[in-house]
Amino acid sequence: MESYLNENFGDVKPKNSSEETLQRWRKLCWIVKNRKRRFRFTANLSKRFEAEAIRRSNQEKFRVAVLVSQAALQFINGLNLSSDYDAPEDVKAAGFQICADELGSIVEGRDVKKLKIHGGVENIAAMLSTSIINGIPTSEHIINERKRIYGINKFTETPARGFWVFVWEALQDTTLMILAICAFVSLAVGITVEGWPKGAYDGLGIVLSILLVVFVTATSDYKQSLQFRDLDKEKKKIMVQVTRDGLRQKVSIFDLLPGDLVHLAIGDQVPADGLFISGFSVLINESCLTGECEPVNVNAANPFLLSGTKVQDGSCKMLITTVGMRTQWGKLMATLSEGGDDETPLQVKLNGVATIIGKIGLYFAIVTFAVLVQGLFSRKIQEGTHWIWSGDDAMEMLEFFAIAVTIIVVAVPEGLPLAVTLSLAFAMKKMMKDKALVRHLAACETMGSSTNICSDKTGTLTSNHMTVVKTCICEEIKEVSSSNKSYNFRSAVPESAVKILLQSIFNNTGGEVVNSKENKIEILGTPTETALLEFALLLGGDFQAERQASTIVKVEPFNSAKKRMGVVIELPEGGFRVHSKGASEIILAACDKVIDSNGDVVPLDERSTNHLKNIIELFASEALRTLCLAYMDIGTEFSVDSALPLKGYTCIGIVGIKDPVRPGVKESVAICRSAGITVRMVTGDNINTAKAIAREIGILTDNGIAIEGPEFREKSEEELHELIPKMQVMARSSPMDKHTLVKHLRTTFGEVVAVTGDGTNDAPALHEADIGLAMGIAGTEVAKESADVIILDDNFSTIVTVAKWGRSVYINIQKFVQFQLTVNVVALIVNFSSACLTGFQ
Ligand SMILES: Nc1ncnc2c1ncn2[C@@H]1O[C@H](COP(=O)(O)OP(=O)(O)OP(=O)(O)O)[C@@H](O)[C@H]1O
Ligand SMILES: [Ca+2]
Repeated sequence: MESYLNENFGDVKPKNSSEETLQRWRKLCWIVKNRKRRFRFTANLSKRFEAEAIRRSNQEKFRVAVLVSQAALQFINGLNLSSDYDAPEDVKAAGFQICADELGSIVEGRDVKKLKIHGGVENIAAMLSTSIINGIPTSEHIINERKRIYGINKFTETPARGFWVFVWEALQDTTLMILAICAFVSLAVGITVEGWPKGAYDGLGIVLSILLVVFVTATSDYKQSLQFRDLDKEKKKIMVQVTRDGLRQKVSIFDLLPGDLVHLAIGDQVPADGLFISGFSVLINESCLTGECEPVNVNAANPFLLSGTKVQDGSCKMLITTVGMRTQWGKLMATLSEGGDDETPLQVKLNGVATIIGKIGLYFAIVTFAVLVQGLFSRKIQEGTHWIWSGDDAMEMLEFFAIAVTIIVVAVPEGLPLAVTLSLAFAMKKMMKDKALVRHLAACETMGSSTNICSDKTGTLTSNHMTVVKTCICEEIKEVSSSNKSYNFRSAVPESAVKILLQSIFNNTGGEVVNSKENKIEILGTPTETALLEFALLLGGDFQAERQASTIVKVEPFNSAKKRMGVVIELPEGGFRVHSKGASEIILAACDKVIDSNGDVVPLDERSTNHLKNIIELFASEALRTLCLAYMDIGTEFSVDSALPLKGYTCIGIVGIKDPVRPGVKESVAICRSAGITVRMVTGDNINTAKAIAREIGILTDNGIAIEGPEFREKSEEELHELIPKMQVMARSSPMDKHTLVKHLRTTFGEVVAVTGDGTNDAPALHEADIGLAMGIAGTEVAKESADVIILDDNFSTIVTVAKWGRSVYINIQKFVQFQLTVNVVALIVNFSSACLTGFQ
């Protein structure tokens, strides 16, 4: 049986199985009493086909639109275009100058010409009565008008199916239908031959059992469907940063309206169709909409942002123009709204078992029927009445038939595959309570057998509450704490150095200091950025003033591959300056000057280089994340298209950021170890920082190895084979290193690997892993989408809980299979032998 299963049902993987495989195995399960029920909660393959077709047509449509636009652009350049567009009356009455269809056609058609006719992004914002600085006003009346004219950002979903639909579906079961016919005939014949009520007993018995089966089935299916709906809703909860009334706030994507200003950063999903206002190095991945992997550059020349696409790099501000079902994404989502999941390997195997037993049952049923009929015949031949057939004989034949059908009913374990779904769904619900959102059913199953966890450090093992605790500015180490007031710090550091430090922190940042709704100062951005901004505010810096003093001309946002970010600013006194910050070794290596204790810029000699390197090491060994800040004046010539210089910087200083270990992580790591799960740390941070933390929580042991990404990359296959089992920490890793490690663990070592991650850079590893775990709070949309489970509280301990539930699912299913098979086999034997015995009388 095992080999048969492996041969026919073995190639369905927990993740990323091909459509063909899925289709093939579904065809293999031909003994299916009720198809709808057996394949409930599994993906609707034909819907996926439809979605794929939409994607292909999108790709073609967008390609044509771009070509047409380009051609048109050449044509219109230089021409003075005037608009003869006039908005419908109701739109005008509501205070807007453009209707939803017109907006849709601009963005979706990538119609540069129309955009130009309407006076560009700014004018469109005005027509939508919004401002590209302050966003829409939030008075209730205006919001409601907006909703009325342009619709809301929700997709039509198939309405929830009621209980009676499930009853109807449960009734459409081949065997139940045959039984129903039997019941009917039995009732009719019984009552005519034996009269009411004696003749009706048999028939009523059958009817009763049919009803019982139908209602039990329908109830459990109905409850499941409600649960899946709830989970689905949970999955779709996404918040985005918008500016309304001049204030930054977080808004659910469902509440977005045309005219809203949305701030997007790397890893975000574009929440609705719209236009680019401002931003830098924006690369958009449109593959979910078009299937095309190559990312597109979005900028003022190509300002179209389409709903559902992902920000692969950079950050920007966008103006929402089209929402909900008017977008292509809305149409795609509506197609897939009743998607369901791929089958899990266990489900597939159990379907296989069910099919085999079904075949055996069918065989037995036929034999039983044959034996019984033969018995009747031989009896009649003995009596010599084989030419005379009475109603009684027909009744007897019918009874034989019912027995045969009963054998199929008891023998085919239709509940078996469904039991997997039910117990997985149960585990899913429990996990949800424990702060783990399971995106794919199969994940619960896989997590139970995982033997390795590759965890990132920041946010998972540590608390992600970062604060600058130590600095080394002007070659002097200083402790920072909120009680240690700014003048204390500032008195010890030359004013010129503080000035440039503040300029660097406030300009060279992915974060922002904004006024929130309650008119409080709020710091936005990643925890690292927030820590730096907080530090600068503590020093008495003023974000807005600093931003107004100089103009930012170019930004190279942070990403994990480069491990640095940079900006070019135009100074108030003229000339350009580059600010760069990032992983301290990398930035320090790019410096050849340093600000000394007098505030003067001096060349970086060997002594000071070593001094700074020691400081980095010192900070790192105290488990601090270190960042180096540097700047460079580049004269008066700078073009936006040229890249930032890589070398020749002046080091401003080094900051040490504390990110304490999460409580309970140490215990969880110990639990994993005792359960036979190896935990590894894969981080982008400095090796010494990583080692210090790994040691603290018990990941790094005395004979374990810690290695840096660049070194790991150089290793040959054999060396890796030696190294990987002992490797416990990988620091300064690039996204690809993580992916390579996971791949090796899975293929060479045959391990079942769970990977945690939060950034866009983790997506490849999350996808490659047997089970990807993304962080719910710190995680980007891209990471979440590639993951199988979302850890809602970002806590490593929750991962252990997931593993526990995974294991219990396995045990539950095992027990159920044992029980079910025993019941089936016994029922089969009893039914068959009793039938034969009575038949041979
Ligand atoms: N916003 C930023 N600007 C400049 N440099 C940064 C920024 N954020 C992090 N860094 C630097 O880049 C390094 C690596 O960051 P990366 O994002 O790759 O790792 P991480 O995801 O934070 O760590 P982990 O993998 O443990 O979660 C950090 O150690 C830090 O020195
Ligand atoms: Ca990370």
